[in-house]
Amino acid sequence: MGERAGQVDMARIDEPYEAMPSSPRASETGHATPVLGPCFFLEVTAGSNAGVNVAIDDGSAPMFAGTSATCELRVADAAVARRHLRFEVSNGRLRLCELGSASGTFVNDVRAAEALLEGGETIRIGETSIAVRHAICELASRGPAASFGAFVGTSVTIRRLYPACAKLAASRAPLIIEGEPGTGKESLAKAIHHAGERAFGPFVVVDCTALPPTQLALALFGRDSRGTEETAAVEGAFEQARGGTLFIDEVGELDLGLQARLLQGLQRSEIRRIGSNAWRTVDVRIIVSTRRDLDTEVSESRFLDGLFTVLAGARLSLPPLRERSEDIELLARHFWAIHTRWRAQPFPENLLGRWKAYGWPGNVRELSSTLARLATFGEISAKEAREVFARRSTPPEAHDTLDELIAASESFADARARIIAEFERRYIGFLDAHHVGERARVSASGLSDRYLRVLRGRARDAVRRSPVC
Ligand SMILES: Nc1ncnc2c1ncn2[C@@H]1O[C@H](COP(=O)(O)OP(=O)(O)OP(=O)(O)O)[C@@H](O)[C@H]1O
Repeated sequence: MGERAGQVDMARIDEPYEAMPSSPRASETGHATPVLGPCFFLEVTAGSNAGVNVAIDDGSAPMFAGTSATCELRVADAAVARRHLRFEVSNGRLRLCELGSASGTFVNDVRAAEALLEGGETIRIGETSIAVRHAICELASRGPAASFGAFVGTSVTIRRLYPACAKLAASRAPLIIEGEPGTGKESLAKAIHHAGERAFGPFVVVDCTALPPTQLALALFGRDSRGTEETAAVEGAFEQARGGTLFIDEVGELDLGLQARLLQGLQRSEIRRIGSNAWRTVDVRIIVSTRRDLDTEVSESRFLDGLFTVLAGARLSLPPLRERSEDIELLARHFWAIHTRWRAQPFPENLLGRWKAYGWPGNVRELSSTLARLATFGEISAKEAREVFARRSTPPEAHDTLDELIAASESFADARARIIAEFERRYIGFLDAHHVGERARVSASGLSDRYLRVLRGRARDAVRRSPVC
């Protein structure tokens, strides 16, 4: 998939989608015959929501209990956290995980942060009691799908997402995709966009960590002409994405002022360009991603509750690659085919064992670049790998670095992301080496201290050892 420049080069717009030949839609790959399996019912038996009940089975996405409107089991209880508990069915048992709350969670009156339940237990959170019942029933989904559009993954956790993705593709509901960097949030957003009726519209990306706050407003909302060439009218991403999807990457980095403006736009389906009082109707589907825990951001007043509620029409969470090693081989073969341009180049089977054991801190992005390097340079020794790829403390000639980064990238967007990441890492290194104290660095760089912290976090993420050999 390529990219074309919009009027605002701060937002990215993808070309119309070309489906991959081996990419069935999840909705096309499910079993026709019902599959029976373990299923759990959770029923509130005491508290102000007594009588409410929900079901969860082995084919369901994880389910949440708490006071937030986005929880499947929602309770009105002052002693319960917004997202208090997470449930999922694993190996025939119901796994419960407390997500952090002062009041705690009690299973059969014993405090528990994590528990594997079999049915028959009573969970207490705050003043609310929940009975757990076990049954055998028809499972929601047991499809053998290996991908959802171009989004590849066959592990149980990923396949569980596909039915929800198919439903989300058919709707206009806003969506939050959560996950560590490189887990595939943008790829999944794109796959959902391409599987729905907006597929023929644009997919526009605004990365909230790639721009200083002042430019983000311009990138999102555009600007009216102020009469000079330098201040010509600019169409923002909201307008560029008309009829399609606007993907806001790292929405948690938006400052509160922009969050309020975004909320207003979403509630009214109208936006105002910077410097204009005229409202313009917008027709976009919004998907946002975040590596931050937005529940925590809301409870610590860094993210607007109202915006969170509007965005969290649905939430999907992508686990890190280290928690779904079943996906590594499939993804590795997928990237190998792409990076070798489908040439009949033998897949490096001998490295699979090492890859499965490796922790992949950079997640799927790191796996993809590892395969790209191997496809370009072949297998190399650890020493060579360090010399070629880990030349990160001594800046090599600029064109060498760019060539390497480009060669290791799958697409223009990927290449640009890598180059920006490398630039940011070096810029932070330079700033830290030449200016003592955060105030001096803020003043020298012209960046806000908040944005500097974002860049520093990204720079830390970028310094990782390559498992190419
Ligand atoms: N499941 C997947 N199937 C195919 N490609 C994937 C998948 N997950 C990630 N990728 C590839 O890995 C790279 C990083 O993915 P992506 O940009 O979607 O991650 P992200 O979570 O949005 O990252 P960030 O948080 O840094 O923005 C891209 O090249 C993408 O094509």
